[in-house]
Amino acid sequence: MKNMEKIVCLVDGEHYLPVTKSAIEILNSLEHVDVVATVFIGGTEKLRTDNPESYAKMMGMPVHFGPDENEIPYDLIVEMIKEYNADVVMDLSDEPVLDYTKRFKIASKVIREGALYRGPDFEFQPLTEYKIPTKPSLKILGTGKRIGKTAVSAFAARLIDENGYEPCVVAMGRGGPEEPEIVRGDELKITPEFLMEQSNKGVHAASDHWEDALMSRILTIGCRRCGGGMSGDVFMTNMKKGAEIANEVESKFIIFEGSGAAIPPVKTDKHIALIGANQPILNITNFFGPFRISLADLVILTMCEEPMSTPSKMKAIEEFISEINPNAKIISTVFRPKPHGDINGKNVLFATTAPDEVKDVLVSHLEENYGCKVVGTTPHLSNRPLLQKDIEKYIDHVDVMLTELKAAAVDVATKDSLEAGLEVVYCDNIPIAIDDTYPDLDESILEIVDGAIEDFNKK
Ligand SMILES: Nc1ncnc2c1ncn2[C@@H]1O[C@H](COP(=O)(O)OP(=O)(O)OP(=O)(O)O)[C@@H](O)[C@H]1O
Ligand SMILES: O=C(O)[C@@H](COP(=O)(O)O)OP(=O)(O)O
Repeated sequence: MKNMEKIVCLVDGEHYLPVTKSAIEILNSLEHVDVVATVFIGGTEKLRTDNPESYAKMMGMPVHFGPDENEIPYDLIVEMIKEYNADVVMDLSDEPVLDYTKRFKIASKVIREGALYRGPDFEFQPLTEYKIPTKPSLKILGTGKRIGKTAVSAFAARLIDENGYEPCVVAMGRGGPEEPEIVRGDELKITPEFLMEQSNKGVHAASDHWEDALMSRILTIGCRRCGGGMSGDVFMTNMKKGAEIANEVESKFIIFEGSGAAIPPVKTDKHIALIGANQPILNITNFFGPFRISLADLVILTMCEEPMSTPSKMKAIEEFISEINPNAKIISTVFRPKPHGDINGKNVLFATTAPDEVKDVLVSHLEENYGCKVVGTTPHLSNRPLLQKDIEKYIDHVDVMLTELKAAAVDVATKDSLEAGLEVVYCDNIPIAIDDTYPDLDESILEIVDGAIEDFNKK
């Protein structure tokens, strides 16, 4: 049996009113449907009256008009969802009133309200958000892969831990474990040999929860997910179970970490959204980029340097974020590598997933700050054959393999290096604000944590 659906229909003046009316009658004739109102969203070609009262009379139901008939009344659609407690917004409009961009904008707003946005050949659903946490929590979500969610999550976890909040992390990934896995980053000594043992068991020992546990030294729960929808839902994940475990472990705060552009399907008190300034601007300003931005209490813009981005692109993104979500703080950042081990005076092969174009910046940073000599680099951590070629090229000339804990870092980089008698040191990526005109990153993250605790205690 289907659940009863309260539907608000979007109608326009490009359709002859009796045609729209008969479509609504067909919809209403379904037993599980109750069309509660219509919102007029524009178009004049076949419109015989724009008087709300006579239009409503002809239609035989409430019709709502926005303030300007030439603009899509996005805010009114949101108001009507709230007023009628609608489950569905049914789009009975079309070109030229709506185009793809406008429809994605409507979709973002509708699903943000927890309603479905449906049209003749599409349906966008609100995010799945299981109400599981019995502790204050936040989630870290992003607009794509490798834009820094794990780096920021590990940074935030460390900071939150150092400030006495006793956090744990629940991370999901496409290489995560079959059953949620607790990694006691606070107790375990996560050495290259230990990770090799994990990898030899056939698990993805560079999965995000290992990276989080190693970099932040706190308890981490690793989960898996498969598939990622357009607005961030996943096809399958065991993160729900991971969240239940997080309720039980010794911690007082939970950080849920997204994977790629997929969003943890768990209701949390606050959200930190990561956006890569290197991403195509269209993916940020269009489709479900604005939806993700609208969820944020804090936005961290990453990769804010050339050649990944340009000052004008960064400015345009910042302005767009402020427009979509004026309440969210924005901090524009870059990443810099930080070895988790002493590499002073050593000859190093640096393996990373960062693009080759930033190689010189990263190498100078390592040499200037950690006293090493970077003899070779490889940007091919995600491509096993190319990585192996690069390792072969440098292996006889270096003392240390310095690698991010990602992709083939364990099963190739660590394995080959240990076999060749090299020391293996793992490398973190630290977010740094691009200048001091931005709010302080540490303070802003702690503010979000305090806000999450406050919201949780109000429930
Ligand atoms: N200065 C830099 N410029 C560009 N990229 C950088 C720089 N420093 C580090 N990186 C890259 O940024 C990426 C950050 O990856 P991270 O795993 O934190 O992202 P993610 O969003 O968590 O990805 P995933 O979806 O896999 O979980 C890495 O690929 C890293 O090599
Ligand atoms: O499987 C995971 O934990 C992550 C990271 O794996 P790496 O590619 O960094 O090893 O992948 P995701 O599916 O989140 O993109």
